[in-house]
Amino acid sequence: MTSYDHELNVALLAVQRATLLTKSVFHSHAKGTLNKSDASPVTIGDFGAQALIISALQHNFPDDEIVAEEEAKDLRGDEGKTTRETVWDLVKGTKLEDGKAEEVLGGALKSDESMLDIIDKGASQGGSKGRIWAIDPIDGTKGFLRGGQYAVCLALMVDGDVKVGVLGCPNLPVSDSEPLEEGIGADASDEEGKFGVLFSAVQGKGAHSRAFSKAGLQEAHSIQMSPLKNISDATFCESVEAGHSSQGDAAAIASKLGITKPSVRMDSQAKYGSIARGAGDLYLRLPVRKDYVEKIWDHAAGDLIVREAGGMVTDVEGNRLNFRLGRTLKENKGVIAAPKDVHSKVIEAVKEVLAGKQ
Ligand SMILES: Nc1ncnc2c1ncn2[C@@H]1O[C@H](COP(=O)(O)OS(=O)(=O)O)[C@@H](OP(=O)(O)O)[C@H]1O
Ligand SMILES: [Mg+2]
Ligand SMILES: [Mg+2]
Ligand SMILES: [Mg+2]
Repeated sequence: MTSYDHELNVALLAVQRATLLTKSVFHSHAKGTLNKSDASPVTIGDFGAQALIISALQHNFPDDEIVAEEEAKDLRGDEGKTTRETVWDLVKGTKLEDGKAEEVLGGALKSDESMLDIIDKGASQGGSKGRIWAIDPIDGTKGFLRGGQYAVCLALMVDGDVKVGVLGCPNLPVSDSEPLEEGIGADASDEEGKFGVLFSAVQGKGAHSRAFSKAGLQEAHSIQMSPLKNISDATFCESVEAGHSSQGDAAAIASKLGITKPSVRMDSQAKYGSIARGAGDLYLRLPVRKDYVEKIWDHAAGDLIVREAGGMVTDVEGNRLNFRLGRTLKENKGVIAAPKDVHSKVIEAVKEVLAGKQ
């Protein structure tokens, strides 16, 4: 049986280095925000983080395929020149303060031209065969721009099954026992040792968290979802953006379950990490538009981390997320994540509320 120790080590270090880049964008640069064709934002931080992660994966696993969110199109040609130069300066200038860790990642990229080609190595169509990495260089880009939560996300799938998942959440508290809160603001995130956490999981080996570091990896702690005696005591989290998840439906579901605590709205896969460590209990993501298909990079790492921490993750029908169908989760609508023993109860409430809307 493959241990995935090397894959996990590379994934953790690659996410840690890319997270460092996003933090420096937050503090010292204009974000260089562009609007993509679907009107969603992308920043120099997204491009830079994607370049650094892919470069580390190619160095270690040259034959693996990569499905990544961003493409270099907008950085090519004369029009993209200024943005390209800024991204290149960032990528060149971001190193972990640990020579051995940098060596594992293969060190610096060669040139700005090669950086563009590296970003575009994330164009795999995905599928059900072989080793495929899924990258979301910044998940919750809107949260990132607001100073709220965001996550750098990386997962390895083998024959369509998620085997390794890593989330870098620079604005979440290090402590697993801290109560669940929304965005904390970028200044607080720099209080040394208090903020910044990496979540990880390997299939069959449990889920872990560790403090983010600018150097090598910190010590890991095992994490579990919190035992929930009464579903009515649950805290649930949902998207900040009302356009990404129906907050009205979530409130109706919560009320059916007797939940009285207000929801915690939090950007990105930080929601998966938070419930996996017991800082919240449920994650409800309820479709707003019939035609939206979820992307695999928005869920692959979080799905494994929650399941390895004792949770169950499905769509609103109660079906497992299917990562085998390409770049999107085209057979799933929405996401419901909950501790294993209460998950079916939550799905019942979800079905009742959604059926009432038809
Ligand atoms: N209409 C719609 N429905 C559902 N999801 C959508 C939709 N539009 C975008 N997205 C994706 O949502 C990702 C952001 O994650 P969250 O929704 O958890 O965060 S947020 O609270 O809404 O910011 C976000 O990921 P990033 O683009 O990486 O930020 C998108 O992939
Ligand atoms: Mg995006
Ligand atoms: Mg995303
Ligand atoms: Mg993204």
